Amino acid sequence: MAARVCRLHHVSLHVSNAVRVAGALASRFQFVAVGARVTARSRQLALRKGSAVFVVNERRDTGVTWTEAEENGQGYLYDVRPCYAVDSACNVCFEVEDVTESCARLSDRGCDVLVPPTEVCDPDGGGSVTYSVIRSVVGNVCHTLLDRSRYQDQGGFLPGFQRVGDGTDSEPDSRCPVTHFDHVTFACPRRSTGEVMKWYQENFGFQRFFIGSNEDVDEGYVLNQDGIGLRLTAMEYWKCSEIGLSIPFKDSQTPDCKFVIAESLPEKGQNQVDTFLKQHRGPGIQHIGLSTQNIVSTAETMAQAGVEFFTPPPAYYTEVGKQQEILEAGHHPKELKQHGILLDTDLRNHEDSSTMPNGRYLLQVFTKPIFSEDTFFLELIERRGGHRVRRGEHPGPVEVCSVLYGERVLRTETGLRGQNQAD
Ligand SMILES: O=C(O)C(=O)Cc1ccc(O)cc1
Repeated sequence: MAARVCRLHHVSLHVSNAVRVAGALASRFQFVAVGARVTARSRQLALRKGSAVFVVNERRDTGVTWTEAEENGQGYLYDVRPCYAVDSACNVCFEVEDVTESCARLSDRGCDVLVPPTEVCDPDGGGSVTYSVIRSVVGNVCHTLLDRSRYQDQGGFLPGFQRVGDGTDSEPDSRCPVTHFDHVTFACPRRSTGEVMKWYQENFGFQRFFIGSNEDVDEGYVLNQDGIGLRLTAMEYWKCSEIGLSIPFKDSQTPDCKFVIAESLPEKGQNQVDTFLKQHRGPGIQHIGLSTQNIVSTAETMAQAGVEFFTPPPAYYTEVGKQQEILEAGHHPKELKQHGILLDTDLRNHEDSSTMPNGRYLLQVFTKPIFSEDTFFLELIERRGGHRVRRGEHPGPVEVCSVLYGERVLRTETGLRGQNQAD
């Protein structure tokens, strides 16, 4: 039986300079520092924006040798020391109802338990949390499982972290309304998607999420043209009710952060997934989508603060079909162009591509890599028009290619559909 994931709690980055990376998240991406834990061995800094939380971890080189216990978990609270050669986003922490039971189930299923269930008490009497750490099937990725139902959060992070600031990151930030993590994308080697899907389905109960209406069950969503060769396969899970973790109110459950598996297709030349695998020295988390309620003002604010975004070729915004789509969606091509924002409508579900079918579309813009290697980056994403959707209804990550893979790619939805059918 799978362990039931309730929601994503935070994502951990392991870096050589935590102050620099946390500083960039704060000053450029407008995250707010909420907690810190500094010991002789490690520095751990937690930053939040909406419900999106990053923990930036650094092994401190203070000449102190780590004991085996520290290497295996105690050195980093809520995590393990990943022993990785380059900076990496490598732990997605999930809240679960019962860490001990989840861990036992996963262990029975043959998963590697890196940290057994461990309780951390709040010295200030706020209760306690329990966590354990499991190794994922993807590269250096781990999952911390966390039960914080016995912890009275006073606006800080988790027990063991000092509160930073006054915890008032909840103030609405109208210029930069990032609300949560939208998706986590893994870069994986060719033909490994099946194994990764299976692992998450069997161990965490994830379900397949179809990106496009014409997506093949086995092949995934294939982008195979003009030098782009990408296979995307997405998975989702259902978030527990906000009212109480253990209440299985189906109607009140909503999909939480999605997971996308990206692999490159053979003979298409080096693309971003290949670059990631090489520079990261193996599979892992390639990017994370931050959901915003206003991508234009978020991108503008972040750009002014120093975030660098990829920009598509200028012709993207003047191509007749795309220009019309942008206008129909109520945006200005000039404004989207200014920030490198892409528009992806849901047209491929409809025969008549001259109209916006159901008003559902997404806007996205990608940052340049945030570590010194060409590896991990962030994405801003704004979903418009209706709820997050089920099979075949999701506006897929299509336009991404023109930004990420070169100047030539300006194709129509029809072209994409034809291409997919040809596959
Ligand atoms: O569009 C998205 O957000 C995706 O997750 C798809 C994707 C996958 C791999 C890339 O190198 C770029 C984009």
